[in-house]
Parts: sequence; C-alpha cells; structure tokens
Amino acid sequence: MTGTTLSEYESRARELLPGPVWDFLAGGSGTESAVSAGRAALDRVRLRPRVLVDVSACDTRCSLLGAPLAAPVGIAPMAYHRLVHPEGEVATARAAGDTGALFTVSMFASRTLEDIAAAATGPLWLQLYWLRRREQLTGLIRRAEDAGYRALVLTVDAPRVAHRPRDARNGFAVPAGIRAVNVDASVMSASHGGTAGESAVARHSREQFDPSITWADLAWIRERTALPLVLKGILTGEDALLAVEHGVDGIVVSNHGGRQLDCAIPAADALPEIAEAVADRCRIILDGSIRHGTDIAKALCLGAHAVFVGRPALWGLAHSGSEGVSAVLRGLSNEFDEAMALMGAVRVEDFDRSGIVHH
Ligand SMILES: Cc1cc2nc3c(=O)[nH]c(=O)nc-3n(C[C@H](O)[C@H](O)[C@H](O)COP(=O)(O)O)c2cc1C
Ligand SMILES: CCCCC(=O)C(=O)O
Repeated sequence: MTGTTLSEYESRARELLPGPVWDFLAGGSGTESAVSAGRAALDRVRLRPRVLVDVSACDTRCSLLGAPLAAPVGIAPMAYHRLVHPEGEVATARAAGDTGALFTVSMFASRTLEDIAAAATGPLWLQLYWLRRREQLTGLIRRAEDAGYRALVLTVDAPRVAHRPRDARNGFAVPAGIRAVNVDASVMSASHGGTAGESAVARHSREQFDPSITWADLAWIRERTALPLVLKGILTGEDALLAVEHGVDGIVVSNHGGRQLDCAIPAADALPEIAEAVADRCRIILDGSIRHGTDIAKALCLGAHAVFVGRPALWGLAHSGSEGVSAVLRGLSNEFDEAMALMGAVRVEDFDRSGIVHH
C-alpha cells in the first residue's frame, strides 16, 4: 500500500473529517455489535495453505456478471461520497477504473450518474432502495441504462434506515451543498431537519422508502429493464433460495456493515449456508469488514465469487481523493495476490471449502 497501511488511512480520515461525518461512516445501528462481529467472524476463519504448487503465475483476474475485474473486488454502494471529498463519486470512479475494480454507485450518490459514468473506465453498477414514489426508480433505471451501468443492485435489508445512536446523538444531517443529486430533492432532503436525538437520514428514509414491498414486486423491476438484478442484504439460506427462485442474477451477502439489524449474523457466518442453498445458480458477493487480502481469500473459500469493500474506500477518498482510493484498492489486490501464492492457489476458482477451518 505504497508504505501507508490501511489503518493509517483510517486514522487520517478520522483526523480530517468533522466528528458527525466520521460517526456516520464508522457507526452502526443499536449496540453496534454487528460492526465488530463482522470482523470477529472473519478472524475466526483460518486458512489451510497448500504447498509445492507452481505459483509463478498466479492470476487474480475474474469476471462478475460479464464485467472483467483485475481481482474479485468491488466498491460497496455508499451514499454521499462528497461528505469526505469535494470530487465525490467521480474520484472514486476514476480510482475503480485505474485499479480494475467494480464500482457500485449508491442511489444517494452526490454526483450525477452521468458525471460518474464519464469519469469511469471500469464497470459500474447502480444500487437502488425501493422508494414509495416508483416513478423515481423508473427514471433512475432508464438513466443507468443510457449511461452504461451494467447491473442494478436492490438493497433489501433496509425497509428503513435503522436507528444509529451516533447519528441520532449528533442530529446528523448531510451538510448543505451536498445532495443526493440523482433523486428528486423532495425525496432525499437529508440535509434538512437533523435535530439532536434524530438523524435526518433516518427520518427521510422512513418517509420515502416503501416498507411494503415483497418478493412479488421484483417482477416490477424485471418488466422495466433487461439489466442483471442483484439483491443486497441477504443473510439466510431461505432468502437466498427465494432469490434464486425469483431469477435474480446475484446476491450480496451483507449485514450492511453492521448498520441495519442490530445483532444480525455476520455475513461471513451466513455465507456457507447461502452458498449451499444457491448451489451455483447465481453469483454471490460478500461484504462487511473486508480489510485484508486474506479476507478476500477467506470469502472465496466460504463460497463467494467476489467481495465488496465499503468504509476503506471512503478512508482512501478522505485521505487523498482518487489516489487514496486507488492506493487502498491496490493494496488489497496486492495482498490478495500474495495470499494466492502462499495458499497455493493459481486461479481465483481454486479457492474452496478445503482452504479454511473455522474456530
Ligand atoms: C457511509 C456509508 C454509506 C452507505 N450507504 C449505503 C447505500 O447507500 N446503499 C447501500 O446499499 N449500502 C450502503 N452502505 C453499506 C455498504 O454498502 C456496505 O454494505 C458496508 O459498508 C460494508 O461493510 P464495510 O464498510 O465494513 O466494508 C453504506 C455504508 C457506509 C459506511
Ligand atoms: C439514505 C441513505 C442511507 C445510506 C445507507 O444505506 C447507510 O448509511 O448505510
């Protein structure tokens, strides 16, 4: 990581960002135990290396729903990148392109889908929350198609944004001048109305997200686009099976970085039963607490095809814009390359359950 470790990016971001913005990034819901549990779950997994394999030409490349990637790594959808850097998602997109990573743009991005696409040289996906005002979704889907986004990611673990004590205490509101520019201003005016004891983000999600949607509503999206559909926030084999039965192209196994259901099972713990239920019928991505190349190796052994990285991308962005994000992503890829060599894995597909034990 060009001499700077990931934890140094984290510390620097913490120094640079206003307290309430740092809390919005770092925080979780309720007791915040699901944030630390995500890390602990990965730490419990130990690797079983194979030796005397010719690893002179390890290949970290893979493809995900048709998108070629330099390593099985993407950036998780995160709202409002301009909170941490004036260029926001445009800088993130440039870094993703430079490093061959996928970038999943949040519906609540602070730069337009078109500006992000113009800066991107690699694959983009668009993440959606299901709004009460469905015409907003229709418009976004059309714009994503026109701008060359390659898949839609519907986040299903957030019928509303959970109570996050730090944001409530801070009365967190997105600072004036930073907006979710891709949705109608009245849909996400999260820059208004934060008061001590209530976060504007949580309040607006309650007003705007449609909590009544069910599996049957997925057909509504399918009727409107031929883009691949990925569901984000699956944590059980039962729901993974329903996702497959509803014909989705991929799932993101995720507890939303500990920001939604408090005490939710960590994604890494949920992954084995999900991989078994899916039985290779759709792509599986894991997110939450991915901080090292070995975490990527562990996720692949547990049954994922790729991982998403959340907060570390924003630490890099806060630290030094596009270059910081590139450095963070490159660091992870280099570590993953080393993990492959030391595991005796030559191709990404070589990782399987025999590569790990659980403690
Ligand atoms: C600041 C922030 C904003 C986020 N915004 C979104 C979002 O708009 N949509 C979404 O599906 N997930 C969102 N997430 C969750 C991430 O996509 C991802 O699940 C989580 O951050 C992964 O964990 P990690 O940060 O430990 O890598 C957000 C996370 C953070 C930290
Ligand atoms: C309304 C923005 C929600 C962002 C989000 O999903 C998160 O903060 O985790």
